[in-house]
Amino acid sequence: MEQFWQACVQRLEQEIPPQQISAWIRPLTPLGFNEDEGMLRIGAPNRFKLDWARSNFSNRIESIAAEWYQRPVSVRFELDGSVARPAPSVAPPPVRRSEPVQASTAMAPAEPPAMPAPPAPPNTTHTDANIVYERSRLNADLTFDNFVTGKANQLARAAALQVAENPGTSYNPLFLYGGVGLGKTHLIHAIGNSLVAENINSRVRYIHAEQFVSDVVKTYHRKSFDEFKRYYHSLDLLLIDDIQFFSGKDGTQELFFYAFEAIVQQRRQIIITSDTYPKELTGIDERLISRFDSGLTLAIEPPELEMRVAILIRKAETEGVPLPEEVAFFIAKHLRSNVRELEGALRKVLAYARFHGRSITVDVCKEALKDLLSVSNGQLTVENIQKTVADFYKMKVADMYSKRRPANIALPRQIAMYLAKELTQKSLPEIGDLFGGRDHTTVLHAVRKISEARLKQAELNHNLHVLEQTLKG
Ligand SMILES: Nc1ncnc2c1ncn2[C@@H]1O[C@H](COP(=O)(O)OP(=O)(O)OP(=O)(O)O)[C@@H](O)[C@H]1O
Repeated sequence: MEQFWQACVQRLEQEIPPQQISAWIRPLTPLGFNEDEGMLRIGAPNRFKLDWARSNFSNRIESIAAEWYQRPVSVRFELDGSVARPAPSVAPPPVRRSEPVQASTAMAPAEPPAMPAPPAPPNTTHTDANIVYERSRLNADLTFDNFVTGKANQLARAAALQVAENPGTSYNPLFLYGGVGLGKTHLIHAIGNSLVAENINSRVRYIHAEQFVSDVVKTYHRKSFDEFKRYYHSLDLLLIDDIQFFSGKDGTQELFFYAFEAIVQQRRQIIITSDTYPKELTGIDERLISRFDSGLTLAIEPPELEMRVAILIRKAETEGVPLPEEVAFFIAKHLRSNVRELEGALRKVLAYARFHGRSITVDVCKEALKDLLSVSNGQLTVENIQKTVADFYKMKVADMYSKRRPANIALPRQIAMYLAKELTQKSLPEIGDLFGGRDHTTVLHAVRKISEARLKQAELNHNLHVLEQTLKG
């Protein structure tokens, strides 16, 4: 057991930053391995570390153990005997959803976070963990450990890890952008969770931009500017999601600007997500846009096939269900646009199989996803067309919905609109919406222009063939 544990720690050292090893792995102790049950018992010095280790490292430790013992292994974390005390069963920290919290329940400046956090007692308790999650609004389930990496997000993840290790000093702000359901929110929660794991007293706050707007409205209403300032200006890490919601909200932008300046000047960290890159944001003050651009801006792209498969297998594993590879491939091949869509499809398949008492096969999958697959008509989505055309013409996916009009962007965008009309069931207005809210006449113009041009231009026609083949798979 000791030998296994040493080998396991060595493996983890190659994968996890040193700070995380000393904060989370070193305090764990191997307690025993039950041969009959294939159960590995690991001790943690307190409940906070126990919860953390369980939600962040159990999968990884289980797979290292399975390799070592040459059999499936499950890990059980227990309070280490030396500090154990009678306690109720361990529930995971409360799950904070990424959606904005209702305005009426979450007026940040009026809440305890405005006060400096008390120092943590030597043995941090489960209640402390609860308080941390309450006040930071972090979702403890969204971690680096369960964030699957692929080409589409590797840069963003690397930057996020870097920022988690050196907040306030590496990239400030870190600005992550990309389409819906691609993991932006997940990644910024992972940074927050990692910081809190490092230091339970860190003042971290996750907030959706809409919620921030509502905080500002209340601040104006109550004239509680000092309180607002005391809270936001003193955060160690501010995670602000979907900043495009600030568009046209001048009062919000003004207060945010001062908070931004204060946090960055004190070398604390700001992380922002958006559906597009800074220069493309509309209705946002120029000085804010230039601030957003002054750190590091990175895109998260739609996941490629292998990554989609890995995500499905991983998500099924967390549900405790082994997903046959051919089923994962089937789903991944047919649903290509984003991770949220994949999760939804997987949930459907698992529920369908459970309900009908059947094992998970490609046939079951076809039945369970019948509606989804027929709606997507050959499984092509506009998002997928946008991504494929953007890759082909080496431009940013975000420019598919942007207002920019240089020819090297406008033509591929028109090509994508044309393909969307040709290859999906979407109407012109629907396609317009998916291209950044454009009018249906713009789409019609693009469709006509490209149909005519391909008859006359051999190169364009060839490129369209290549794109059509790629998309139809
Ligand atoms: N690389 C990934 N590995 C594992 N899960 C992922 C990954 N990317 C996204 N997810 C999951 O997909 C779902 C959607 O992700 P998330 O909410 O972070 O997307 P988003 O980019 O913030 O989208 P939106 O702009 O709509 O808020 C979440 O459940 C998230 O955990």
